Amino acid sequence: MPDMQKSRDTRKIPINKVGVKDISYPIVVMDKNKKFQQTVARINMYVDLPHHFKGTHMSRFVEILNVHREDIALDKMEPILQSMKDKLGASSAHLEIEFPYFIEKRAPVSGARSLMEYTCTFSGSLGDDFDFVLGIQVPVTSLCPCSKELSRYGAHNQRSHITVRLRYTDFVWIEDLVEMIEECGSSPVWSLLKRVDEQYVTERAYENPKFVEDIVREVTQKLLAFDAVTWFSVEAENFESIHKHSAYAAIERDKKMT
Ligand SMILES: Nc1nc2c(ncn2[C@@H]2O[C@H](COP(=O)(O)OP(=O)(O)OP(=O)(O)O)[C@@H](O)[C@H]2O)c(=O)[nH]1
Repeated sequence: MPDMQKSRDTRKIPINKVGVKDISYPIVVMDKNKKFQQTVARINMYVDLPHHFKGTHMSRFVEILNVHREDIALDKMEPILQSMKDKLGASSAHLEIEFPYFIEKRAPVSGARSLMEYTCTFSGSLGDDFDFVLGIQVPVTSLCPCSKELSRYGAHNQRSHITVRLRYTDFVWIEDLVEMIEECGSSPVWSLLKRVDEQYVTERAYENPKFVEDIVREVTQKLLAFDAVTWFSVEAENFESIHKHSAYAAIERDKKMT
């Protein structure tokens, strides 16, 4: 059978990343309360390709996933990346895993239990060294300080997404990060709220107004104080209820440089 991928390319252009994108796959993630949590991820797998090869071998990415079936956990990132490098003859490999992670929360007054979904990402790369970035997106409520100051009644408020990406040394629980990040909005959000809870979150947000700038600065203060974190980026997007567009702010810090 002819193997087009192996044939020579003469354009002398190496490729940084080539591979498969958006594979839906079951994974297992460590859960602080239940030990493990099964979820379904969207996975991207890429390697570099030297200039003289026409194509990479796409089927091998999926073969590697199959070998690690039900074992695609955080501590397997580096071995998976290593087998991508080995099986594809590459000098660098990249593995991006995005998945919904569920945390049981209790409503603030009634204590009603419900599951909240947080979108998380594991992004690993292996060239000469292994690099890993954990990403987490936390929805909160934000209430505008300016609107509160100006208005005789109420203040505009909306759902905001806080997205944090970090490099760290020790183990970090997603649950602890979520709790820390949620404190930086005007109020956390819950999947299930009874009337007593709704009253509480409405008043809590009103007493705790935040600009998008306040949100990224408060998350930054907390991450600067978190010793295990060596690098981070934080973004906040407020889906404004008085505009069709969002308010946005971002901060990136490399603690080794500060
Ligand atoms: N490189 C490359 N392959 C593609 C692309 N689109 C589809 N493919 C297909 O990926 C399939 C698998 O390719 P390989 O992994 O090289 O398959 P193989 O040669 O049987 O597997 P090995 O023996 O492990 O190399 C082929 O049928 C290709 O046609 C593309 O854009 N680039």
